[in-house]
Amino acid sequence: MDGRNKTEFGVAEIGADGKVVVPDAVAEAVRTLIRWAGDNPTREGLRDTPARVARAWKEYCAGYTDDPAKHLSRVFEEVGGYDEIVLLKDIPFQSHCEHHMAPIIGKAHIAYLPGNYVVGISKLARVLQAFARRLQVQERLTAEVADCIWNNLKPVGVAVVIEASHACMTARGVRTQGVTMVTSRMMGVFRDDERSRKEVLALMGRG
Ligand SMILES: Nc1nc2c(ncn2[C@@H]2O[C@H](COP(=O)(O)OP(=O)(O)OP(=O)(O)O)[C@@H](O)[C@H]2O)c(=O)[nH]1
Ligand SMILES: [Zn+2]
Repeated sequence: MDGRNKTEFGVAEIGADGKVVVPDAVAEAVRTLIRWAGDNPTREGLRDTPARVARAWKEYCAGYTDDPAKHLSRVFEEVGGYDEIVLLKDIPFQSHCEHHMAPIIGKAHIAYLPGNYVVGISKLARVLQAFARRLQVQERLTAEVADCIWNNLKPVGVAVVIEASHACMTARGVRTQGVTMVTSRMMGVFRDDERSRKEVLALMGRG
């Protein structure tokens, strides 16, 4: 753990209604933000909004309580002699940028060349979600996903490519629609061997 999930709030409590209990300080922070935005947090339509926003943020940031490595703890050793690239392509995800807390929406392509182990394929998407559901920059998200697979699965190669649009660039600020940020992290053979890198990028449709 890197300390980013260590806050004074601890583990969220669940109330009798089955919903996350929202601490007063958090609701008050949202009311302050509403006032700052120019509206009145006590008017009818906004009365329940602070609690909704607080719970929504707990959900957007559920990755802080999700250990990514845990998803790679169940591996399979016997895969019928399969020794080619395994690729999970076009995995949709949503994250939030740590600069503006605005949505980052995109898709990831995650590939690895197995060493002795393979994992259930859904686990690659679970690792992505565990890191994406935090405050992020795209570069770190890409690196964290790749490093997690590299360290836990001990494969021969890992390649992660993420393409995403940032609401902080589309909905505000420079307001450029349709721009995509592309980041990648290549490890092992995908970094060192030109042919392997070309092959994996071609499989990802980015060759
Ligand atoms: N490298 C990188 N930059 C990001 C990411 N998400 C947002 N940003 C950028 O973070 C930068 C923050 O720049 P600042 O100048 O401090 O903030 P700002 O005044 O709101 O900047 P503008 O967005 O240009 O209005 C902006 O250029 C954003 O586009 C990301 O995942 N990776
Ligand atoms: Zn941003």
